[in-house]
Amino acid sequence: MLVDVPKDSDFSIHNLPFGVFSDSKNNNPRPGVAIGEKILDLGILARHGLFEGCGDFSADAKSTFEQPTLNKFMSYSRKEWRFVRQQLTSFISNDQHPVRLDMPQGGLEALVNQKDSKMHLPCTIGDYTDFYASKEHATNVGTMFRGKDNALNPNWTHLPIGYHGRASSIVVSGTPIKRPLGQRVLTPGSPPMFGPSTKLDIELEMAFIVGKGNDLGSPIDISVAEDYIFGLVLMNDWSARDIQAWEYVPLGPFLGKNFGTSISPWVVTLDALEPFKVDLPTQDPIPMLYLADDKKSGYDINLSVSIKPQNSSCFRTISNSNLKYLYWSLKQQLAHHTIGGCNMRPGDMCGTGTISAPTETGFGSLLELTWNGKNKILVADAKSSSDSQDHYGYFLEDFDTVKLEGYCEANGIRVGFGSCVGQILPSLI
Ligand SMILES: O=C(O)/C=C/C(=O)CC(=O)CC(=O)O
Ligand SMILES: [Ca+2]
Ligand SMILES: [Mg+2]
Repeated sequence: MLVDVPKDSDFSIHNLPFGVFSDSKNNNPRPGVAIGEKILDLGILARHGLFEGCGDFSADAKSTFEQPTLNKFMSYSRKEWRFVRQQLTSFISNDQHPVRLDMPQGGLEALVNQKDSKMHLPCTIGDYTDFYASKEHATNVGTMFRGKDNALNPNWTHLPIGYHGRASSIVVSGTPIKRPLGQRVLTPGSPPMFGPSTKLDIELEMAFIVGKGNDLGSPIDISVAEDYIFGLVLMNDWSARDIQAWEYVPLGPFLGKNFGTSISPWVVTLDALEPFKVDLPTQDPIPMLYLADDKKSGYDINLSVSIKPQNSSCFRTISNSNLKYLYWSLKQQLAHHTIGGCNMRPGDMCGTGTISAPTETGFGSLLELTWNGKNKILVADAKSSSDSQDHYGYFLEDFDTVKLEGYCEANGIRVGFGSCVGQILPSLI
């Protein structure tokens, strides 16, 4: 059987990301793997014996892939994650266009069209943490709020700063986001007023999803931290800057960031990302021993943000960044998170923090792109808008749709994340 994988597909045979989908033939959410414009139904493949020969996992594969989430599969180790990917590659030919699938007997029913499917959250996310690991972002935000000389707090270069986020409001790409209500100060020095956020923003982030967990009191050593990370997704940490600015002292983000966090549906494994590893930025001072990481612990992942206002016919790119700019590695974030003994569980998620590039064309939030509402940015030009004039903006307007995209490319190999999309709906009042 031949499957045409478009040359620019994010889901090449080198990727094989895991997700949870349903379709009109079977509306039960179930695990699958994306290939080109198709999905391989892992439950059906397990029933056809594709995952035999991997110890205890083989006997458990059918029930693992009959679950409505990937948590059970994530709770296995990297050995089993690798085994499943290897089994899939063994029946997918190496000629890229089109790809030949040597389906097991009766396995054709395992092939589903992505366009006929609905994607769900890949796992139950029990806990969610968001880091602040981009030096460029932290410096920009610090400069705006504390001035150039005090931009970075003294702790920033010693440890990956983070806050505990809200897991219940994490949603899969495509879910609309309602503009939040809350307290905010509309003019500096005046009392707070209640109403819809007037500074609704995006944050361009990636997030890693924990696979195997650790026991309470047993930190994850940085040298084995990769074995605990199942994979990565794109993440938009929607942020109400006006609510955040009023509430955040002294305990940090709360309602300004808990009304919705969007993620892309396909989890790209660290194995698929291995060819795209690059050096981390120079870390000065040298991190403490429990944070000492290999230099080559960054990833070259191209990231972009685009916006489509209500009257526009197409998306306009407003930022191009890259995960390689991140100062603290994913491993350092996980080692730090657990060093005091905190236990991580399969499906827990950690956002990287906003990923800003060194130049302003790659800033990861409207807060930075507009320098806190001082400079308008072009969000739709006259050609693409029914308003027949250029449309500039500061923060998000009702019915704006935001799309994050990410991909790696090297030596003719492309591994992508698809997209993370969300549309802003008006507030309740
Ligand atoms: O208080 C500040 O300086 C900023 C806090 C944040 O924006 C928190 C956050 O979401 C971090 C990030 O995305 O990098
Ligand atoms: Ca964030
Ligand atoms: Mg959020």
